[in-house]
Amino acid sequence: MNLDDLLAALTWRDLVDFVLLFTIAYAALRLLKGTRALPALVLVALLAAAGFVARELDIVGVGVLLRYVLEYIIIILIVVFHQELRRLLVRVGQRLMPQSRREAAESAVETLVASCERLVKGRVGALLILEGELDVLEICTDVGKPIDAPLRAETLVALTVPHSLNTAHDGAILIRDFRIARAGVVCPLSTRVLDPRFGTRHRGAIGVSEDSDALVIVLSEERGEMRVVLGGVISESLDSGELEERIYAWIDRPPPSAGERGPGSSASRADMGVELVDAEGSGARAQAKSGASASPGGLG
Ligand SMILES: Nc1ncnc2c1ncn2[C@@H]1O[C@H](COP(=O)(O)OP(=O)(O)OP(=O)(O)O)[C@@H](O)[C@H]1O
Repeated sequence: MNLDDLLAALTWRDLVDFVLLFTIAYAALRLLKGTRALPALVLVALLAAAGFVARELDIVGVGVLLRYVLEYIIIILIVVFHQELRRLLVRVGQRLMPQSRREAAESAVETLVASCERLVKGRVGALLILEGELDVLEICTDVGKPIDAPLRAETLVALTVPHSLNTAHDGAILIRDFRIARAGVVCPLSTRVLDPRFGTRHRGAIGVSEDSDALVIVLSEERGEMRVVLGGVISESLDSGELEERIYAWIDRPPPSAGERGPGSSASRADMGVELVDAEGSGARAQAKSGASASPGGLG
């Protein structure tokens, strides 16, 4: 059959079929971009293609083997990537219902700001990681303990108050899809030269944000200050209104462009009011967009 015959045999159903398959594959790849599930999906696609070729060429043994491998691999992938699948479904739901996403975001921001105010007033230090598109656990030294609870001020306070019986208070709290996902997460420490006012909590906040697109809220126990860190840049001390603004700016950031990995793009950093200017050989200099100075996360 030549190309002309093939085109002549095409019906409108084939076209609809092709367009739908293409759209589904494109949407799935966009949603999985930057997650650890994508390489696994590519592997499955390659195995499926190899199985198809083996069957077409009548290579029976390999064809049967690949069929069995694929059957089991799909079950294994569902178990291994159940978190990613859950997030994928949540995101699809949020994209289909922007209004419900907005309401969830507003309620989450209100809870976060109220919790931070309470903690700072009580001089309780905390590190809250708001996960973006990239899986921060891949870069954390210790993934902590699973919590999987709704975002509530009472829960956040209970998890952060230092007490010998509260084993989760040491480390960071991971907030994923507006839920408390984990506690006791240990962030990678930034290796940059930092202002001596900042100890390991702030170093961890900067470290985790250097290699992810997460927004990190850091509450200082010592000074009772609230700051945010994005793309390795730590803000100045914020009041509640400013904290709220920064979180909204981060939530409303544009999606990362193709191939972009790691810290929030310059666009998203600018959106939250902080931009990063590389200084010659001396790390980075941070400035608040509004003119207020951001603390130099990487200044030596
Ligand atoms: N890498 C890390 N990841 C997550 N949490 C951390 C990390 N390092 C330290 N912490 C948390 O920070 C707490 C206090 O650390 P430290 O006093 O050195 O930080 P700091 O930056 O000076 O903060 P603060 O101003 O609140 O004292 C630790 O008890 C621990 O709960």
